[in-house]
Amino acid sequence: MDAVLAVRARGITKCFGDVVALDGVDLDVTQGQIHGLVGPNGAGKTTLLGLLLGLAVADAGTLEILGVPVGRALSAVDGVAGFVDGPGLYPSLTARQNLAALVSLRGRDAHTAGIGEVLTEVGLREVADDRVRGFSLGMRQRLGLAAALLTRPRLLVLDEPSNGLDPSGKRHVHRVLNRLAADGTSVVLSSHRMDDVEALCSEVTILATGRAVFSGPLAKLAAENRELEYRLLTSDPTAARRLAAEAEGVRVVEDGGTRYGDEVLVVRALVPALDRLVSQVVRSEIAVRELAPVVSPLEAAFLALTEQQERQEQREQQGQSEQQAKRGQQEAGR
Ligand SMILES: Nc1ncnc2c1ncn2[C@@H]1O[C@H](COP(=O)(O)OP(=O)(O)OP(=O)(O)O)[C@@H](O)[C@H]1O
Repeated sequence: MDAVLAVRARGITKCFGDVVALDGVDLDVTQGQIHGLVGPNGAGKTTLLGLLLGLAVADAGTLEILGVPVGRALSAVDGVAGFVDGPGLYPSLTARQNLAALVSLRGRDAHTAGIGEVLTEVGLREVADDRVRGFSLGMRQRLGLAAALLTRPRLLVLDEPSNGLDPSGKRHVHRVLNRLAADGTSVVLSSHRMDDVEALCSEVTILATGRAVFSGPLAKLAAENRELEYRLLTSDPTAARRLAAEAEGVRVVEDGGTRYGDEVLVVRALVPALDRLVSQVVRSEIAVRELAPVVSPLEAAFLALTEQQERQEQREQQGQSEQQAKRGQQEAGR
């Protein structure tokens, strides 16, 4: 149902000289969806967000934002707001003056929200008349969000919005984003915090060296995932351990006890094998008190990806060193 897509990107490619920052990326973001972009450093997240904000244009591919095809000229589509690489703020002005400056730059129209209203919304009302110079990173992030909210965007694009936020600031920002999404605003955000992405986003795109290696609902990622480690707390740890050791497709993680204490059993398994083990434990009249993945499916996918990338880089480095050594030998032999 393309009509409701806030973002429709197909085969987006963006290069900076020899560096391929994005390599044929597809992205669909529906109306009212909070979509997370995750990936290791240099994966292309900021580049993609910059394209959505009209700060750069793609070299190839098609991009539609809020139903508007994005051309080759640098310009933001109406109804889009946000920031990449931190919000641009004037340190010598107060929070309120910063927002007033933005309003006078853009011109007030019927859609502009009130300055006091957005400052309250992001929890900065008390410090509205303090200079931004003295603001913490988390306060600047919140002011950046307030600046984006001024235009009542239909697509909000945020690069690492939780950077520097303490737990209460984070809760506050999550509430704001959830409320916006409930009202129909689409949000695309990048984050290195998997817990944040899991708490906020219904869909996620995982980027690795410019390619989208997964895009879809978090639940699908969990279902597709490889074996995960699970912590299992039962009423009889010794018997549960014995059952786990005998169960097909289940491996007892031997250093689990070191991490969590002997009461907790850590097993590694795919979901069907885990299900069989839990059923067996319960049939043996052992109560299951707690069952949780040691790391979430998203974090596991992210870690696996990072490890894969590191192995690839090691192989490439090794290949280069071998070639250099070969060339050295050839030159010495001449
Ligand atoms: N303006 C630019 N000029 C040259 N190279 C760039 C530019 N912007 C990005 N790159 C390169 O493009 C690739 C993707 O960068 P990008 O900043 O989009 O990644 P990222 O996923 O946001 O990384 P991080 O998590 O570190 O912020 C990197 O190799 C980066 O060095």
